[in-house]
Amino acid sequence: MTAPVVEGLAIEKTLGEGAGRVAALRGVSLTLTGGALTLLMGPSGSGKTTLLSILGGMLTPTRGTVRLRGETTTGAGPEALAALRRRHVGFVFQSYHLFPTLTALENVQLVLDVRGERSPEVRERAAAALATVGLTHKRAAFPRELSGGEQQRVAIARAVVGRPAVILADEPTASLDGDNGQAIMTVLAEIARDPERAVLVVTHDPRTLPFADRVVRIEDGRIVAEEPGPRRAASGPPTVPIDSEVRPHAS
Ligand SMILES: Nc1ncnc2c1ncn2[C@@H]1O[C@H](COP(=O)(O)OP(=O)(O)OP(=O)(O)O)[C@@H](O)[C@H]1O
Repeated sequence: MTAPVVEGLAIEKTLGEGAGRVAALRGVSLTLTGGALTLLMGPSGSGKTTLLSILGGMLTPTRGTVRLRGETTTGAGPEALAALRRRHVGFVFQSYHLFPTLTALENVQLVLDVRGERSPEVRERAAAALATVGLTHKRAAFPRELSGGEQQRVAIARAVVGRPAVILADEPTASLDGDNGQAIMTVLAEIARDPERAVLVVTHDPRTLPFADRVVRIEDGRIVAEEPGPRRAASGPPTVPIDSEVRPHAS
Protein backbone atom coordinates (compact mmCIF):
# COMPACT_ATOMS: atom_id res chain seq x y z
CA MET A 1 0.00 0.00 0.00
CA THR A 2 1.31 3.43 -0.91
CA ALA A 3 2.01 5.80 1.99
CA PRO A 4 -0.51 8.61 2.50
CA VAL A 5 0.57 11.86 0.89
CA VAL A 6 -2.13 14.03 2.44
CA GLU A 7 -4.37 13.10 5.34
CA GLY A 8 -7.35 15.11 6.48
CA LEU A 9 -8.77 13.70 9.71
CA ALA A 10 -12.18 14.70 11.15
CA ILE A 11 -12.02 18.11 9.52
CA GLU A 12 -14.58 20.70 10.53
CA LYS A 13 -14.68 24.24 9.21
CA THR A 14 -16.97 27.08 10.13
CA LEU A 15 -16.92 30.13 7.87
CA GLY A 16 -18.46 33.57 8.20
CA GLU A 17 -19.67 35.53 11.20
CA GLY A 18 -22.93 35.97 13.11
CA ALA A 19 -26.02 35.19 11.05
CA GLY A 20 -23.75 34.38 8.09
CA ARG A 21 -21.98 31.53 9.88
CA VAL A 22 -21.85 28.36 7.82
CA ALA A 23 -20.66 24.90 8.82
CA ALA A 24 -18.83 24.36 5.53
CA LEU A 25 -17.28 21.02 6.60
CA ARG A 26 -18.83 18.79 9.26
CA GLY A 27 -16.32 16.07 10.03
CA VAL A 28 -14.58 15.04 6.83
CA SER A 29 -11.79 12.47 6.68
CA LEU A 30 -9.99 12.03 3.40
CA THR A 31 -6.64 10.44 2.67
CA LEU A 32 -4.85 10.86 -0.64
CA THR A 33 -2.24 8.30 -1.57
CA GLY A 34 0.37 8.49 -4.28
CA GLY A 35 -0.30 7.14 -7.74
CA ALA A 36 -3.99 8.03 -7.82
CA LEU A 37 -6.18 10.73 -9.30
CA THR A 38 -9.15 11.43 -7.02
CA LEU A 39 -12.16 13.41 -8.18
CA LEU A 40 -14.05 15.36 -5.53
CA MET A 41 -17.58 15.98 -6.78
CA GLY A 42 -20.61 17.56 -5.20
CA PRO A 43 -23.22 20.29 -5.57
CA SER A 44 -22.42 23.97 -5.42
CA GLY A 45 -21.75 25.05 -1.84
CA SER A 46 -21.12 21.50 -0.59
CA GLY A 47 -17.63 22.36 0.69
CA LYS A 48 -15.33 21.21 -2.12
CA THR A 49 -13.16 24.32 -2.37
CA THR A 50 -13.04 24.63 1.42
CA LEU A 51 -11.77 21.06 1.71
CA LEU A 52 -9.20 21.53 -1.05
CA SER A 53 -7.96 24.73 0.60
CA ILE A 54 -7.60 23.01 3.97
CA LEU A 55 -5.82 19.95 2.55
CA GLY A 56 -3.39 22.27 0.78
CA GLY A 57 -2.68 24.38 3.87
CA MET A 58 -4.27 27.53 2.44
CA LEU A 59 -6.93 27.51 5.14
CA THR A 60 -6.77 26.11 8.67
CA PRO A 61 -9.53 23.83 9.94
CA THR A 62 -11.72 24.82 12.89
CA ARG A 63 -11.24 21.26 14.18
CA GLY A 64 -9.38 18.24 12.93
CA THR A 65 -5.91 17.50 11.65
CA VAL A 66 -4.14 17.76 8.32
CA ARG A 67 -0.90 15.95 7.63
CA LEU A 68 1.17 16.69 4.57
CA ARG A 69 3.71 13.93 3.99
CA GLY A 70 3.33 13.03 7.66
CA GLU A 71 3.92 16.60 8.92
CA THR A 72 0.96 17.98 10.81
CA THR A 73 -0.13 21.50 9.98
CA THR A 74 -1.81 21.98 13.36
CA GLY A 75 -0.37 24.97 15.17
CA ALA A 76 1.78 26.02 12.21
CA GLY A 77 1.87 29.81 11.80
CA PRO A 78 1.38 31.48 8.42
CA GLU A 79 5.05 31.31 7.49
CA ALA A 80 5.49 27.67 8.47
CA LEU A 81 2.30 26.84 6.59
CA ALA A 82 3.55 28.68 3.51
CA ALA A 83 6.80 26.73 3.69
CA LEU A 84 4.88 23.43 3.89
CA ARG A 85 2.77 24.46 0.91
CA ARG A 86 5.78 25.43 -1.16
CA ARG A 87 7.47 22.13 -0.39
CA HIS A 88 4.57 19.74 -0.80
CA VAL A 89 1.68 21.25 -2.76
CA GLY A 90 1.05 22.38 -6.34
CA PHE A 91 -2.17 24.26 -7.06
CA VAL A 92 -4.09 24.54 -10.33
CA PHE A 93 -7.06 26.93 -10.53
CA GLN A 94 -9.92 27.40 -12.96
CA SER A 95 -8.57 30.77 -14.07
CA TYR A 96 -4.88 29.82 -14.58
CA HIS A 97 -3.40 32.71 -12.51
CA LEU A 98 -0.40 33.26 -14.79
CA PHE A 99 1.69 36.44 -14.66
CA PRO A 100 0.86 38.34 -17.86
CA THR A 101 4.27 39.98 -18.19
CA LEU A 102 6.23 36.72 -17.96
CA THR A 103 6.68 34.14 -20.70
CA ALA A 104 5.44 30.57 -20.29
CA LEU A 105 8.92 29.44 -19.27
CA GLU A 106 9.37 32.33 -16.83
CA ASN A 107 5.97 31.62 -15.25
CA VAL A 108 7.10 28.07 -14.53
CA GLN A 109 10.59 29.03 -13.43
CA LEU A 110 9.20 31.60 -11.00
CA VAL A 111 8.17 28.81 -8.60
CA LEU A 112 11.78 27.70 -8.27
CA ASP A 113 13.01 31.29 -7.99
CA VAL A 114 10.58 31.93 -5.14
CA ARG A 115 11.86 28.81 -3.39
CA GLY A 116 15.32 30.31 -3.56
CA GLU A 117 16.66 27.66 -5.92
CA ARG A 118 19.53 29.22 -7.80
CA SER A 119 21.22 26.32 -9.48
CA PRO A 120 21.95 26.44 -13.22
CA GLU A 121 19.51 23.58 -13.70
CA VAL A 122 16.53 25.72 -12.66
CA ARG A 123 15.87 26.82 -16.23
CA GLU A 124 16.26 23.26 -17.51
CA ARG A 125 13.82 21.96 -14.92
CA ALA A 126 11.27 24.59 -15.93
CA ALA A 127 11.78 23.66 -19.58
CA ALA A 128 11.36 19.96 -18.74
CA ALA A 129 8.08 20.69 -16.91
CA LEU A 130 6.82 22.59 -19.96
CA ALA A 131 7.82 19.62 -22.12
CA THR A 132 5.70 17.25 -20.00
CA VAL A 133 2.63 19.30 -20.87
CA GLY A 134 3.60 19.45 -24.55
CA LEU A 135 4.46 23.15 -24.69
CA THR A 136 8.16 23.29 -25.51
CA HIS A 137 7.35 25.23 -28.67
CA LYS A 138 5.50 27.89 -26.66
CA ARG A 139 8.15 28.53 -24.03
CA ALA A 140 8.76 32.14 -25.15
CA ALA A 141 5.06 32.99 -25.54
CA PHE A 142 3.27 35.34 -23.17
CA PRO A 143 -0.06 34.21 -21.64
CA ARG A 144 -2.05 36.52 -23.96
CA GLU A 145 -0.56 34.66 -26.92
CA LEU A 146 -1.76 31.28 -25.61
CA SER A 147 -5.17 29.60 -25.80
CA GLY A 148 -7.05 28.85 -22.58
CA GLY A 149 -6.02 25.20 -22.77
CA GLU A 150 -2.39 26.14 -23.31
CA GLN A 151 -2.48 28.58 -20.39
CA GLN A 152 -3.87 25.83 -18.17
CA ARG A 153 -1.07 23.51 -19.31
CA VAL A 154 1.47 26.18 -18.27
CA ALA A 155 -0.31 26.37 -14.91
CA ILE A 156 0.04 22.58 -14.55
CA ALA A 157 3.73 22.76 -15.47
CA ARG A 158 4.11 25.42 -12.79
CA ALA A 159 2.29 23.21 -10.27
CA VAL A 160 4.57 20.21 -10.90
CA VAL A 161 7.95 21.86 -11.40
CA GLY A 162 8.72 21.95 -7.68
CA ARG A 163 8.04 18.19 -7.49
CA PRO A 164 5.25 18.51 -4.91
CA ALA A 165 3.74 15.44 -3.30
CA VAL A 166 0.22 16.54 -4.16
CA ILE A 167 -1.44 18.49 -6.95
CA LEU A 168 -4.71 20.14 -5.96
CA ALA A 169 -6.79 21.31 -8.91
CA ASP A 170 -9.96 23.36 -8.43
CA GLU A 171 -12.26 23.08 -11.46
CA PRO A 172 -9.30 22.93 -13.89
CA THR A 173 -11.48 22.21 -16.94
CA ALA A 174 -14.36 24.59 -16.17
CA SER A 175 -13.16 27.36 -18.50
CA LEU A 176 -12.26 25.01 -21.34
CA ASP A 177 -14.07 23.33 -24.22
CA GLY A 178 -14.34 19.55 -24.37
CA ASP A 179 -11.10 18.85 -26.27
CA ASN A 180 -8.99 21.13 -24.09
CA GLY A 181 -10.62 19.76 -20.96
CA GLN A 182 -9.71 16.23 -22.07
CA ALA A 183 -6.13 17.30 -22.76
CA ILE A 184 -5.84 18.81 -19.28
CA MET A 185 -7.25 15.69 -17.62
CA THR A 186 -4.90 13.51 -19.66
CA VAL A 187 -1.93 15.49 -18.33
CA LEU A 188 -3.20 15.33 -14.73
CA ALA A 189 -3.86 11.58 -15.00
CA GLU A 190 -0.37 11.06 -16.36
CA ILE A 191 1.10 13.00 -13.39
CA ALA A 192 -0.92 10.77 -11.04
CA ARG A 193 0.83 7.66 -12.40
CA ASP A 194 3.81 8.61 -10.26
CA PRO A 195 3.44 6.49 -7.08
CA GLU A 196 4.98 9.34 -5.08
CA ARG A 197 2.36 11.84 -6.15
CA ALA A 198 -1.37 12.30 -5.47
CA VAL A 199 -3.72 14.39 -7.60
CA LEU A 200 -7.06 15.75 -6.34
CA VAL A 201 -9.42 17.38 -8.80
CA VAL A 202 -12.48 19.30 -7.62
CA THR A 203 -14.99 19.26 -10.41
CA HIS A 204 -18.58 19.53 -11.59
CA ASP A 205 -17.63 18.25 -15.00
CA PRO A 206 -18.80 14.67 -15.71
CA ARG A 207 -16.40 14.51 -18.67
CA THR A 208 -13.56 14.20 -16.15
CA LEU A 209 -14.90 10.88 -14.81
CA PRO A 210 -13.04 8.54 -17.20
CA PHE A 211 -9.74 9.84 -15.80
CA ALA A 212 -10.50 9.05 -12.15
CA ASP A 213 -8.98 6.28 -10.06
CA ARG A 214 -11.38 7.20 -7.31
CA VAL A 215 -14.47 9.39 -6.98
CA VAL A 216 -15.41 10.99 -3.67
CA ARG A 217 -18.78 12.67 -3.31
CA ILE A 218 -19.47 15.44 -0.83
CA GLU A 219 -22.81 16.93 0.14
CA ASP A 220 -23.54 19.62 2.70
CA GLY A 221 -20.09 19.42 4.27
CA ARG A 222 -19.99 15.63 4.58
CA ILE A 223 -18.54 12.89 2.43
CA VAL A 224 -21.41 10.68 1.40
CA ALA A 225 -19.81 8.17 -0.96
CA GLU A 226 -16.59 6.87 -2.37
CA GLU A 227 -16.25 4.64 -5.36
CA PRO A 228 -13.46 3.57 -7.68
CA GLY A 229 -13.29 5.65 -10.83
CA PRO A 230 -13.31 4.07 -14.27
CA ARG A 231 -9.51 3.99 -14.46
CA ARG A 232 -9.22 1.99 -11.25
CA ALA A 233 -12.44 0.02 -11.74
CA ALA A 234 -11.00 -1.32 -14.97
CA SER A 235 -8.32 -3.11 -12.96
CA GLY A 236 -10.11 -4.00 -9.72
CA PRO A 237 -13.47 -4.87 -8.17
CA PRO A 238 -15.90 -2.07 -7.26
CA THR A 239 -16.41 -1.10 -3.63
CA VAL A 240 -19.66 -0.14 -1.96
CA PRO A 241 -20.36 3.54 -1.24
CA ILE A 242 -19.96 4.32 2.43
CA ASP A 243 -21.75 6.66 4.79
CA SER A 244 -19.65 9.35 6.36
CA GLU A 245 -15.97 8.59 6.37
CA VAL A 246 -13.64 7.82 3.54
CA ARG A 247 -11.01 5.23 4.25
CA PRO A 248 -7.72 5.15 2.38
CA HIS A 249 -8.04 3.30 -0.87
CA ALA A 250 -6.16 0.02 -0.82
CA SER A 251 -3.80 -0.18 -3.75
N1 LIG B 1 -15.69 33.32 3.30
C1 LIG B 1 -16.86 32.72 3.54
N2 LIG B 1 -17.71 33.20 4.47
C2 LIG B 1 -18.88 32.59 4.73
N3 LIG B 1 -19.30 31.46 4.10
C3 LIG B 1 -18.51 30.96 3.15
C4 LIG B 1 -17.25 31.54 2.81
N4 LIG B 1 -16.67 30.79 1.82
C5 LIG B 1 -17.54 29.79 1.56
N5 LIG B 1 -18.65 29.88 2.34
C6 LIG B 1 -19.77 28.95 2.37
O1 LIG B 1 -19.27 27.67 2.73
C7 LIG B 1 -19.96 26.65 2.01
C8 LIG B 1 -18.96 25.80 1.22
O2 LIG B 1 -18.36 26.62 0.21
P1 LIG B 1 -17.35 26.04 -0.87
O3 LIG B 1 -16.84 27.19 -1.67
O4 LIG B 1 -16.37 25.16 -0.20
O5 LIG B 1 -18.32 25.13 -1.76
P2 LIG B 1 -18.06 24.43 -3.18
O6 LIG B 1 -18.58 23.04 -3.05
O7 LIG B 1 -16.64 24.59 -3.58
O8 LIG B 1 -19.01 25.28 -4.12
P3 LIG B 1 -18.90 25.63 -5.70
O9 LIG B 1 -19.03 24.33 -6.42
O10 LIG B 1 -20.07 26.55 -5.92
O11 LIG B 1 -17.57 26.30 -5.91
C9 LIG B 1 -21.00 27.35 1.16
O12 LIG B 1 -22.21 27.34 1.85
C10 LIG B 1 -20.44 28.77 1.05
O13 LIG B 1 -21.49 29.68 0.87
